[in-house]
Formats: sequence, structure tokens, C-alpha cells
Amino acid sequence: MTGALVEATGLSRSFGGGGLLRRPGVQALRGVDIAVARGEAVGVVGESGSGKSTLGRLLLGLLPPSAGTVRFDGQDLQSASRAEWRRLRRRMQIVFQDPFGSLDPRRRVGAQILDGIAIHGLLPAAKRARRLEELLRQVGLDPAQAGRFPHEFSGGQRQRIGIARALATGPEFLVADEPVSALDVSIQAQVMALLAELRRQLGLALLFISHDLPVVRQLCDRVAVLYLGRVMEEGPAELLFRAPAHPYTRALLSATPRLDPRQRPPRIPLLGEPPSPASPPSGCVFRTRCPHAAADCAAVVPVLQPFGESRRVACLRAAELA
Ligand SMILES: Nc1ncnc2c1ncn2[C@@H]1O[C@H](COP(=O)(O)OP(=O)(O)OP(=O)(O)O)[C@@H](O)[C@H]1O
Repeated sequence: MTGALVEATGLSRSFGGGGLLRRPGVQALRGVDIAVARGEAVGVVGESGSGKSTLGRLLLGLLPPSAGTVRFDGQDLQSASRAEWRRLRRRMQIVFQDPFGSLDPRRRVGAQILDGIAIHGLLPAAKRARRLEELLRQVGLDPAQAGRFPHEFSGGQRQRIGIARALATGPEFLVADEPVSALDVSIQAQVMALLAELRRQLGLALLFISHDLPVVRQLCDRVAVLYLGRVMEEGPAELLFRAPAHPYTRALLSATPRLDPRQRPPRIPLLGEPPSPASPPSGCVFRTRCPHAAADCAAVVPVLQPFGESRRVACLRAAELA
């Protein structure tokens, strides 16, 4: 892909194996080609063990590949000198799945957020407090909380701290490795909305690793489907989810009933819109979220953007009543 910020070609990675008993190793990635353009969000989906996290780490240069190359802004990570590597490193960051595990419980969060800035010597000490304040505001936290320890925050707040820490060095590329899967369902949407907003504001390129296919569909421009370390299918998110070409992608989507095109209910009119003439779905799959659950409304579904303030809720019953 021309103009890609991050581009991997023929990426393979194996773990272990060999030794006296010549045990076979694990081939985590096999000849993966993938590219992420500036400002683009690429989703990586696949079942557990398919190589998603390994791919993320290889793209960040946190793991060396067994074969293949990774280029960041045209620079080959493998052949970068120490000084070049340091300069590249601050331009790419990661948000981990487990915000608690990725924070040091004995250090105040403000100091941890500023780690990257200190390591890379990015700002004079006098300006760091100001930057910290800005970062905390950016992720929706109160700057007055900078002196607290990780255990004094909720799970969602801790993930916001992890995001602030990743943003501190002003990266252009962010790998988000299952960033919300360790969070309460009610909090997941807020953190996803934050990521989407930050990506828009900062023009971040994003590699978004997730099991949650609906979220990937909402957030990502393109999606790569991994299976046993190989990319089975890759393409624009909307197209891939609407008309998956590969049988494995179809199987993956079928395992997520909400996304299987054959099982998806017809489009539900938004509040105030006249009900669709198409036959309404027979049951409310989101009944717990439905404000009219007691009534016989057919469905309330998040339409197009199922998170944060951009959530659009539709309800046949409400449309009839409006
Ligand atoms: N450091 C390691 N040492 C040995 N094997 C590893 C290592 N890291 C990953 N693997 C193996 O490589 C394969 C791919 O792992 P990876 O974590 O990339 O998958 P994943 O798709 O991210 O899985 P999950 O969704 O469960 O996180 C797995 O079989 C895993 O056991």
C-alpha cells in the first residue's frame, strides 16, 4: 500500500520449539501482509490464538519477526539504528487489555502517564505538569486525581489512564489490544467512544484488536480476519461484514448473530420515523436496553453507532406512538 504509515510484508513469527527433543514450535503468524494508513483504523479479528496480539507486537517492534519486514513511515524497524529506533518508538504506542496489570500499583498515576515523556526527554520538567493536566482532561479524568494510585480508580478510569499514558508522547500509531474486553459492559461503550473521539481529534492510525465484531464494524475503516496466523480476508469494514467472501469470515460472523446478514433484523426506523413497511422482527433481542420493555415493541437496537453519545436508539413501538 503506498502512503502507508505502517506496512508489514510477509510477516511470520514462531515461538519455542527445537531443543534436544526437536519439539515443534508454535507458528503464531504466517506470511501476513498488512498496512495501516495515516489516520486509518484497521480492525484485526479472529478467534483466540489466531495471532492478533503477536501481530500487534510485531508492528510496534516489541517482538522481532521470524521472517518478513515491518516499515514505519518507510523505515525498516529491523534495520533501524538505536537512535532511529528511539525516535520511531515514541511515534507508536499500545493500549493494553488489562489496565490494572499494565500500571504499577505503587506509583502515582500522574508520574506513570508522564513516563514516556521523561524517557524520551520530550518536554522540559517545568512544562510536564501542564501536559499531564491536558492529557487527563483529554481522556475525561479530573487533573486533581493525578496524585492518586491505580487502585483508587475504577476499571474504566484505569483504562483511561492507560490511554493517557499511550498518548503522552504524541504517537501517530496506536495499537489497541482488546482495550475494553476486561471492562464492565456498561463501561465498554464509554471507553470505545473515547477512543473513537481521540482518533478523530488526533488523526491517529489505529490497529484495533478485538473479539467484539460489532465494535470493530463501528470503529474501523478496514478489517483483517486472522485464522491460525494467516489473513483469511481483508477489506473495507462495511463490505466485509455485509458480504464476507471467505468461508471462515462467514463462520466467524455467524457466531455473532447480530452481525450475520442472514439473521440481522430489517432496519428499524429511528425514533419519530414512520415504521418500515418491511415485516418487523418478532422479538426484542435487546430487551434489557429497551425503554419500553414492558410494551410489545419489536426491537430496540443501536443503529450504526452503538456507543457513547452517538448511540441512536430505534424502537418500532416508539415510532408508532410518536
Ligand atoms: N511468548 C510466547 N511464547 C510462546 N507462545 C506464544 C507466545 N506468544 C504467543 N504465543 C502463541 O502464539 C499463538 C498466537 O497467540 P496470540 O496471543 O497472538 O493470539 P491472539 O489471537 O491474540 O489470542 P487471544 O485473542 O487469546 O489474545 C498462540 O498459540 C500462543 O499460545
